[in-house]
Amino acid sequence: MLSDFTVNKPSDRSTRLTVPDVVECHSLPVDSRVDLVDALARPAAQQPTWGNQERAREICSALRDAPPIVTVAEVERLRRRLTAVARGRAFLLQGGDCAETFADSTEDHVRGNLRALSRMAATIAAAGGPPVVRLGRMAGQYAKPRSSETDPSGLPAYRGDMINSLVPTREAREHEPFGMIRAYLNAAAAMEYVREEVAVEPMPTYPPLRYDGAGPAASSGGLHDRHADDADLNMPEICVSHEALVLDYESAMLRLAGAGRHAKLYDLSAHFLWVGERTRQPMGAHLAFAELIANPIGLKIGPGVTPAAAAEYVERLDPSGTPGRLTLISRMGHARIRDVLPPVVERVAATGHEIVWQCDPMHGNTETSSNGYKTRYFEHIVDEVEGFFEVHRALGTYPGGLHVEITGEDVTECLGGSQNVVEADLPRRYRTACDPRLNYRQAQELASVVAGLLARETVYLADLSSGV
Ligand SMILES: O=C[C@H](O)[C@H](O)COP(=O)(O)O
Ligand SMILES: C=C(OP(=O)(O)O)C(=O)O
Repeated sequence: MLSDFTVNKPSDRSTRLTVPDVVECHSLPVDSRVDLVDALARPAAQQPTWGNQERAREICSALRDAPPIVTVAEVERLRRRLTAVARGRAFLLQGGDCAETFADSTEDHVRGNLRALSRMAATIAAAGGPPVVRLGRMAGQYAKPRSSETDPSGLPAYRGDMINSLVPTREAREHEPFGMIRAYLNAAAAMEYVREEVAVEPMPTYPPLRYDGAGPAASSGGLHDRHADDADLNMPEICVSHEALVLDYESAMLRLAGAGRHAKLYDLSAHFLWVGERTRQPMGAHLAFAELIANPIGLKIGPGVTPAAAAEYVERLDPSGTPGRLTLISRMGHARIRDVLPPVVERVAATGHEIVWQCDPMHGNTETSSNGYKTRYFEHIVDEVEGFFEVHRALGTYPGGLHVEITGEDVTECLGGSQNVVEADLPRRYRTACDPRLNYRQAQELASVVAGLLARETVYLADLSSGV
């Protein structure tokens, strides 16, 4: 029972759970059990080292019996929407905090982020773009991979509220398994709130914002090839996603659905899970875990990925050729995308798999300001998005999505945009727990840029299909 747990002081033991600890209690069929044991036995990067392993074991056991955060029916609806995205009939907009915190697990904050995302979607749709599939980076984004084990003061790095605390003391930075319970409860509450909000305000129709004169292009209405099975696109629903990072937590959220040969394993901590740039080692546990689950999944690919490696990921993560099963999230950096992405896209296209191509223009464009803040320039973010569209236009592939770190608040974390946030503004409202997010205004300006690019894209795709 979840209510049995309270925060404990960590003991001196320090390791992640053993494979039998994790797999035990799952009443899985033999095949799935063997696969899960094999996946979790592989080396896993970026894992917590729980101070109190006995407690971590008890917590995972309780989570295995807890109600899931999302339902299989919701996951399957998202999968069908992503089929439409993979086939160029919809656009995937994914966004939210870099790192959600328990302190910000408030009605105001979740509503603000939801509205920022929905308004971006409305800006794109209202400008004649395709239907937009909204996917929150929320209700579970509580764990972070880090570049360094320690922060600049020498303390263990903050790894997200699921693992430790931002408070800069050695004790607060211990890895505390109770964070998994808090993450579960906060995610469940946020997900419930998302469902209620969407029911109340299905699809806000805000007028599009204009940015620097590069406003949305004229409507190309009627150009989309709408299929009967795209019906799910019109259903007001926002699904949620996070990085599948902490394998103790993610494997505790596995649930088996269906019977016999049709049984499938879902990770019901979120609708969509992704594997990060730092944990995509081909022989590693994260990739093997992603292979096992039936959810639609994402994979971050940075500038170090080779075309052959990208094709291999696609064959492994989409073995049955299910359109939309896999989203490749490129995060190359604005200066490199035009060189690095084309051979990757060409090689993947040659596999024939119908994947979603999504652009994360945030993670390849992080830098440190002269006054010491981790930041990103809005113009670099825009440039990477433009490069992404250029590459796909040149190759005849569909630039299907955008993945961004945003908030509904008026923070000063990224530089530039029409508010002209400058370095001296950064200390004023720098609130992120990890990476800098676009504020509400910057997010809408980016949506306006994307709307303009997409409107041209849909005309282009229509020209292709009509043989013009
Ligand atoms: O969000 C992504 C990563 O967790 C983040 O960029 C890592 O940041 P760091 O390089 O400061 O550890
Ligand atoms: C860690 C993240 O990104 P990446 O794996 O691309 O660095 C993230 O999106 O939170």
